[in-house]
Amino acid sequence: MADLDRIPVTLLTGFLGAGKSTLLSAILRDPRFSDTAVVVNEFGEVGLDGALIAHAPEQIVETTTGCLCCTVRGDISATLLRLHADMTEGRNGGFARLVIETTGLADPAPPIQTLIADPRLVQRFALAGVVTALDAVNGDATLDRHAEAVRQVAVADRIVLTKTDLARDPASRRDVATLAARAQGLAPGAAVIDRADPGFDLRRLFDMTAFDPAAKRMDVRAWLNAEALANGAHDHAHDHHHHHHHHDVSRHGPDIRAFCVTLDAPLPTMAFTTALELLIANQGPALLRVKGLVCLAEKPERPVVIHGVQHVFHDPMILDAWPDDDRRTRLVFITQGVGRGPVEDFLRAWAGAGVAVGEALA
Ligand SMILES: Nc1nc2c(ncn2[C@@H]2O[C@H](COP(=O)(O)OP(=O)(O)OP(=O)(O)O)[C@@H](O)[C@H]2O)c(=O)[nH]1
Repeated sequence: MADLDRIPVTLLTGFLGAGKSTLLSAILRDPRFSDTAVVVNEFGEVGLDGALIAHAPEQIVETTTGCLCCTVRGDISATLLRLHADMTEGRNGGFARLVIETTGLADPAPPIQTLIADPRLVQRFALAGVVTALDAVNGDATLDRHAEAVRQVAVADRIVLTKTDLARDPASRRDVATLAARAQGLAPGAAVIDRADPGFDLRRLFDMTAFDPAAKRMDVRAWLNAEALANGAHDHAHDHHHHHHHHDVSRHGPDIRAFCVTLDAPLPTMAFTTALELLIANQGPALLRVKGLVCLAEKPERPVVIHGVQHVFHDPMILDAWPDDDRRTRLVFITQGVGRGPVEDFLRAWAGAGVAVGEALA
């Protein structure tokens, strides 16, 4: 099939909270890329991204659920084939390109291997390139600690340094330059682009034509090859329907967990912010990522989106309306070394106390 007929695919990766969804939202808002379909891979139980990525009703934003560690191959193939069939049979408005956002802990090798080797996909889609978001605030520490983050950078064709707007003083600027050099060392062929650069242009994320494993560093080629060899065995190890599968624990630490805490009653702002601050002070590095939609008692009709990335809490964002019918507070946690129990008990205790105080004062 001529390349012209194949839909270019961009794989968007980057560690937890690096700014992948923020970039995706910018792409979907930009009229030059409005004909972009998006597939977001979320952690099984705890999807929120689909609800948080703003897009026009005619734009295609699909979420697939994968496990925490890996993008489940079968799921990606099935979703892409279905989108393509829907397009050719006129069930969706069509799309000129596709972006797949991986989970922040994903090893990028499995989805790359799927996209370049699954014969049914290769007929219809062409992997154009890999874009990796790298957080200028947390990036260095993340690369030190998480092998997945190193792989995500090493495989990139474009590395977008995000949050550089937060690095204003000279020392932070130097740190950004050092991080950029480190990223370039990991991916010598990649273009390193600063998100906050006035000349930043989203077109740079799409001006690639074909992902080329041969152009990557030798170790990258080696693990892409290893992935190809492991392919069959890996697929058999997964049992998607029953959600148990054997993890290859080398892909991520076995002590990483994702869970969602849901709180029914609207929360007084003070009680909520204090609870969150105390949780961060206590659990610190164990909280890799916290994100959520919060129903505050003072403004229950306008949910607040919160984002914590390691020790950094980003400015909360107030939405005009709830994205769906569920009006409860939903907090997604990705943790290392701490389970659901203590986090949930702590939050429930605070939420309960806050609501009781609110009622007593009313
Ligand atoms: N100041 C600033 N904040 C950013 C930038 N990019 C992302 N953020 C913030 O960082 C937080 C996380 O961003 P997301 O886009 O949700 O990150 P993500 O990589 O999709 O997160 P996961 O899907 O959980 O891995 C949000 O609060 C964003 O507003 C940036 O360039 N500058």
